[in-house]
Amino acid sequence: MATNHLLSSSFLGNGVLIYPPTPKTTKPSLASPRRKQFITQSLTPNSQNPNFPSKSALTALILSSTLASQQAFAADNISPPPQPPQVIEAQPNNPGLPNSTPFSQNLVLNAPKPSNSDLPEGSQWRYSEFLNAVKKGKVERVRFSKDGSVLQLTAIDGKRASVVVPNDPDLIDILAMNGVDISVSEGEGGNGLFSFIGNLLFPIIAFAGLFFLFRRAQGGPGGPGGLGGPMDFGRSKSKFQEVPETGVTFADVAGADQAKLELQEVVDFLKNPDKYTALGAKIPKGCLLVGPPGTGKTLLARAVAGEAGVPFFSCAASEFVELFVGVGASRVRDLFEKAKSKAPCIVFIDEIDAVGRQRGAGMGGGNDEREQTINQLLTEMDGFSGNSGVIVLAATNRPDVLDSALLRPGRFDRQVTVDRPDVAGRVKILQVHSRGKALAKDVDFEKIARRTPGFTGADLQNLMNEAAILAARRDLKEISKDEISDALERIIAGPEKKNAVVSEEKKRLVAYHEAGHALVGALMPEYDPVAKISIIPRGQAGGLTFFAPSEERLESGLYSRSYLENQMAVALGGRVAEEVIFGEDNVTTGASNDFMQVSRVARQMVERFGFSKKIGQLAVGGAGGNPFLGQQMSSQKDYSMATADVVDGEVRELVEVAYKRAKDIINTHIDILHKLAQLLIEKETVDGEEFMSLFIDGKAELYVS
Ligand SMILES: Nc1ncnc2c1ncn2[C@@H]1O[C@H](COP(=O)(O)OP(=O)(O)OP(=O)(O)O)[C@@H](O)[C@H]1O
Ligand SMILES: [Zn+2]
Repeated sequence: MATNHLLSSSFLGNGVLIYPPTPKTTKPSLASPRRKQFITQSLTPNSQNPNFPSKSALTALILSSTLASQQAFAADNISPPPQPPQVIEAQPNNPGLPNSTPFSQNLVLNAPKPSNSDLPEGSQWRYSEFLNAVKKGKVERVRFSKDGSVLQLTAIDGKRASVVVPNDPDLIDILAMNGVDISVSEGEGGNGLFSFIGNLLFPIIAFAGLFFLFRRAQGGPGGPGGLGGPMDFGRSKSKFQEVPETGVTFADVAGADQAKLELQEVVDFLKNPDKYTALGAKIPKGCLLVGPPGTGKTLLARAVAGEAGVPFFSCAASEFVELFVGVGASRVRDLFEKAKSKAPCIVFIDEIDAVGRQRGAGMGGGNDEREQTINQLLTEMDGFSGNSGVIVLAATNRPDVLDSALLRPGRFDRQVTVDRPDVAGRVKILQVHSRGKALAKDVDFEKIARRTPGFTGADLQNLMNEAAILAARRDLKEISKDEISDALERIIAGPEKKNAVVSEEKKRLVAYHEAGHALVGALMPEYDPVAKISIIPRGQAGGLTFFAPSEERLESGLYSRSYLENQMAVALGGRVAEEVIFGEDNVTTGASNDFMQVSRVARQMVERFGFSKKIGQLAVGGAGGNPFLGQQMSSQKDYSMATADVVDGEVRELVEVAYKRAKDIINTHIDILHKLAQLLIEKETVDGEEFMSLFIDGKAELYVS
């Protein structure tokens, strides 16, 4: 009976919790990616491989991305969460498309935008063609090579090309006149470049400056944000946007209640500055919005302006910094000049870390241009008298790298954290982004929210959009739960390869393998519920089993010893099922990735989490580095050979115990394994509920709640 094992494991697990290493500066919740659907998957092997077992020559089964476990241990990993794929691929089995043209839709979707026919063809333009295009206003940006001999251009239709540049003293002039954005390829030295551009440029900067003043004095449309003619420097040089009324309110920002509460104060001040100044209260000047990309920082800033009914000036800090020393500072000056004339108002600076990094930290003594820009920003903020009515909101996801001068009182002395939404927040965001979309009655936001831990507002918006696209492709009038579900899986695991040819034999193998993972998972106490099992190949995987980790587990980031033991057994379930059904001689190499996961977990338990009695509460070996970023576990061992032997022994033991538990469960509930595998072969996907109903029909006891 499996019961003994199950009981003993939860006994062992009592009170044992893992504390992930605390990240030095950033909050773990901000730093660690939370896209933690736990997926087990099977890999399609290279069938050319002669070493492949012939019996099941087409199959390799791999549990390749136990993301949940990876993240659990990798709280100090600050790499950004994977971006949901943006590319829309053809669904080859779109009922609306004839089978014979499976790729036609792909071609249409990926076809380049219609190009500007009067631009030269090809990726190499002649200099004269290039000048022509510039003069017609068709070139948006150019980037010079370091020595200035070649440039890469981006045309307004997004087309790119390169141009060999002769020694033309008028070039920069012409570019500047036509509002082309100029930059220079990054690289160390840059001396050659600098003298090149420097020589050409100095007179022009002076000219541009004068020109500006002239336009200002005339009150012409060339001012920042205005739309001028081809001679309009303001438009290209002062890269900020001015929106008189954003029309966004806090109601448009779903969730983020704490952030809204804190920002309400800013709104109040903008509405009634006198109330505050009469009491001698210090008015906030700057407020930093801190949070991962896509969590709605920009949206919140717009909402503050909208709520207060004041104009909104915005720019990305990276746009301040250009090639020429002094340009950034003058852009900052421009921005604030304009803002002050429209006060009260909000100035929003996105990605402030682009200019606001600790100064003097760059190579070769820092970056003059950035320093000047940031100094100018500080000067502007210091220069506000208490009630000038300009409030600066800045966004960053790296508060830790910011120059401390920015954070001093009277500058960005307030921080508002904008974190990834929790379940309730996600439900609200889904509601916001389904406005104006036709939804079927079966769509349950609560359920979707449960399946999307770690998703930001932007991710959820993308999800709803992908679902709408799927519904359109399927010629539906409404988006149903199936489209949302498919869009979600597509975002997490890549698109399904529904038309991949899979032999019956392979299908059977994958079905039993995945059923093994699912069955062991379902019968482990305290393990995540199975959300879905699929044997449709997807990405690299031949099949997938999705588990839905609980919100609490994701929030706390704490994993108990028994959870990890269960996880190892679940990962081994695939191979065990193969073994039990097809015999030990016929198991495939497909579980190799499952094994990698298992050994990682086991090794971590022994080396880092103090879960081994023989090693004790020590961290041994490989303490540094992140084993989940592709590096091998513990590159440097800082312990003796004797300890290494003990570690290896302990690791092996953990794995053996997990293997036995998996085998016990599968042997005891083999009837369910058969049923599930049968169902998978028939339907290819089985959802959690349907899977659970197998238990009710059968005699198996269910140990999960
Ligand atoms: N809480 C939310 N409610 C509704 N929509 C949201 C929310 N958070 C994000 N979004 C959606 O995601 C989109 C992107 O958000 P936004 O640009 O404000 O994020 P951000 O935090 O500023 O990201 P970045 O740092 O990448 O600029 C918004 O246009 C909005 O539609
Ligand atoms: Zn597997």
